[in-house]
Amino acid sequence: MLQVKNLSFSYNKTKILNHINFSVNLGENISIIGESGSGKTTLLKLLYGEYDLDSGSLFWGKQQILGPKYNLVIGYDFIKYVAQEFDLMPYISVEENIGKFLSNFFPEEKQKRTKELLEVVELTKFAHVKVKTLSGGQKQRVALARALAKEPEIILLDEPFSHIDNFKKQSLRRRVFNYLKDKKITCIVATHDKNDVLEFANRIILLNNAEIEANDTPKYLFQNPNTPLIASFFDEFNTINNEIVYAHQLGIVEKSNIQVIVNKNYFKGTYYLIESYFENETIFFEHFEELSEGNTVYLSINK
Ligand SMILES: Nc1ncnc2c1ncn2[C@@H]1O[C@H](COP(=O)(O)OP(=O)(O)OP(=O)(O)O)[C@@H](O)[C@H]1O
Repeated sequence: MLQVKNLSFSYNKTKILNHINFSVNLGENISIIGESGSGKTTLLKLLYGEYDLDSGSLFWGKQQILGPKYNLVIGYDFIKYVAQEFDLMPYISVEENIGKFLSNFFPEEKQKRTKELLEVVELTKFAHVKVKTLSGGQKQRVALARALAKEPEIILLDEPFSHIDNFKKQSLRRRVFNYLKDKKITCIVATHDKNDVLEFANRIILLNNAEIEANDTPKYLFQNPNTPLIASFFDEFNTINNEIVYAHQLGIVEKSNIQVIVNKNYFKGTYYLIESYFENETIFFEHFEELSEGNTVYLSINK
């Protein structure tokens, strides 16, 4: 189990994380979310042992995770960190980058493992290509495979699919997260993308103002968005009479006390997102077809 106890950290004098407490069970997938600058990357780096804490402690089981003040070499064998900058070796091939930290004493084992990882990140075709010629998304996949090569106990992923195109993202995400789950590798993911979270995370930790604003399952937080920040992570939402209402929770009815004027239609594939005016506010709702601008319609809340 990973235990984060009363962790506080500042860069210079600016407090980034203040009295953070949470724990992660073996094999769990945890999403760290929060606005840009809320401290997600900093938290991952602290978990990796890259910086010294101002106060508090970090434990993986009985092993304390300590920063550079206590360790000559940063990091531990059981934990891998895939940063937003990938830090690969550009002049050797994809296969060589992945196999770099695998023992040459067992060449067959090494070859098998490299092949398996190339499949996980869908890069088999690129095995012999030099990394410097790869695109950003391909490099990101090499970095992922390399971090998994020696099968860590915990993997820390910073925006792991941010450079991957939409054509590949879904299948790659499924492959990687299912692989981690099968191998019972504990996984902590800093992300802005709800698709990394909804289907895969056991829990979400939301950082705001240096503290944890929420720590619960994706399903619970999606269904009970107590703050605008939580709601905005999942979907388009409105605040109606101090209540958070997702756009998909509003439907057109014959008559109600929510009378709106249609302003704009946004095509979303399976539905239209309609922007409308309600008194002095903007209200978004979903509808199966386009509505004429300037029309008056009535909405009801279906929760
Ligand atoms: N090395 C550093 N020295 C000083 N301040 C830093 C350093 N790294 C980050 N910060 C600051 O700490 C805060 C948190 O940064 P961090 O990168 O952890 O946020 P984040 O939530 O990961 O953001 P993003 O979603 O944009 O990646 C930011 O205000 C940032 O400017």
